[in-house]
Amino acid sequence: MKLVMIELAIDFQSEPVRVVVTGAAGQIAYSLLYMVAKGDVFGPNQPVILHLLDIPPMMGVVQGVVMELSDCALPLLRGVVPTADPDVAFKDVDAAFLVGAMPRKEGMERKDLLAANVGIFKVQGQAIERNAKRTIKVLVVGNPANTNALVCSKYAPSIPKENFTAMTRLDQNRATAHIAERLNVSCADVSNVIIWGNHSSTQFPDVRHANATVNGAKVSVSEAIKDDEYLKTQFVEKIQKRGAAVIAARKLSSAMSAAKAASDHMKDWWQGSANWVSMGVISDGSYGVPADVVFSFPVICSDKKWTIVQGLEIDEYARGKLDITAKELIEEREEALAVCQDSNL
Ligand SMILES: NC(=O)c1ccc[n+]([C@@H]2O[C@H](COP(=O)([O-])OP(=O)(O)OC[C@H]3O[C@@H](n4cnc5c(N)ncnc54)[C@H](O)[C@@H]3O)[C@@H](O)[C@H]2O)c1
Ligand SMILES: O=C(O)C[C@H](O)C(=O)O
Repeated sequence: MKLVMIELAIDFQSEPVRVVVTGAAGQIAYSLLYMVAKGDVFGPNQPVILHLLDIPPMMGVVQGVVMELSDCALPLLRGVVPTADPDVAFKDVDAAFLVGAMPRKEGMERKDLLAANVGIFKVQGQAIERNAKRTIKVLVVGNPANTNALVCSKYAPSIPKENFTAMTRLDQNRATAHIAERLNVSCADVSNVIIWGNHSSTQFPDVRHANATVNGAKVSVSEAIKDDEYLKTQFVEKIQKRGAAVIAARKLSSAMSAAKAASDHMKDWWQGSANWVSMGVISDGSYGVPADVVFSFPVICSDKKWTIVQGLEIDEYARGKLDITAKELIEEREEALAVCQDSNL
């Protein structure tokens, strides 16, 4: 008992980590800030200082969020820095959730947001380059997330490209929950579901290597579901279109589930992942994916680093799916870089 008390006392003396959340007045941030401030992401004994970035007209709303964070009386929250200045927001930060961007409306594809949002990630990449710790871990949530992460990294050339990631964890969580519901088991009983490629309707949700524990026995998902045709068609489409289905129902894009996914992604990166998780990361050419795109791969995280899971079989069906989503990412990259060069931001 005495030993535990000493250990806790040491942990509470840890230096706070500085964490920036952009789009701090928006709907995803409203759920995410609470998760970060109460210890879900960086650990139950790790103090945090939150930097909240939004645009000048939203500073009144941000003040309200600051009041509510204070009123939560969270022991790990050691400071809040609300600002509309990217140089202040990114000063000495250890981790960044880049959420602030326009969400799509019904009938739009996420890439339709490219022209409106890509400039935000250019400016924030430049601010990261000037101000952040070289070890900063960046998670891009704002859409189109993969291409925004690539742009952000290009404008922060002194920071390793591996430190910029895009969120496909929401797709992974959706796919995992869907399989768990179908098998009538807990989400915790389903592992190694993979999302390949872009966070878009070309993504490839892949359960060919996934496992489930059913009635106490670990089996492959395809063995448990016994309907490969369904897993290759309806299931894939359902996950690809889930974001649009939420928008059609809520008239707003997903927020609670997006915040939970952002928390899961950064937690696994920071603290290590037990199983494979999917993250949009800079392609090194693995699985025949072209380099210089941010592509979602299965990864394992440890020591605050991700490593792409190697050696998985890519059959003809999977090859076709990977190639479609890679092609879209190349097209997005070309369009985004042209927008950045044209803009005077
Ligand atoms: N990758 C994913 O899985 C995923 C999931 C859900 C939503 N999203 C995306 O996340 C983004 C945010 O969604 P939301 O629902 O929170 O939107 P929202 O409209 O509720 O909030 C966005 C916030 O960003 C702010 N903002 C705009 N420009 C900014 C800038 N330059 N700097 C800082 N803040 C800025 C806005 O003022 C607003 O407060 C959207 O692009 C949405 O499509 C991604
Ligand atoms: O679908 C959207 O535009 C929002 C988000 O990317 C989602 O997947 O829910």
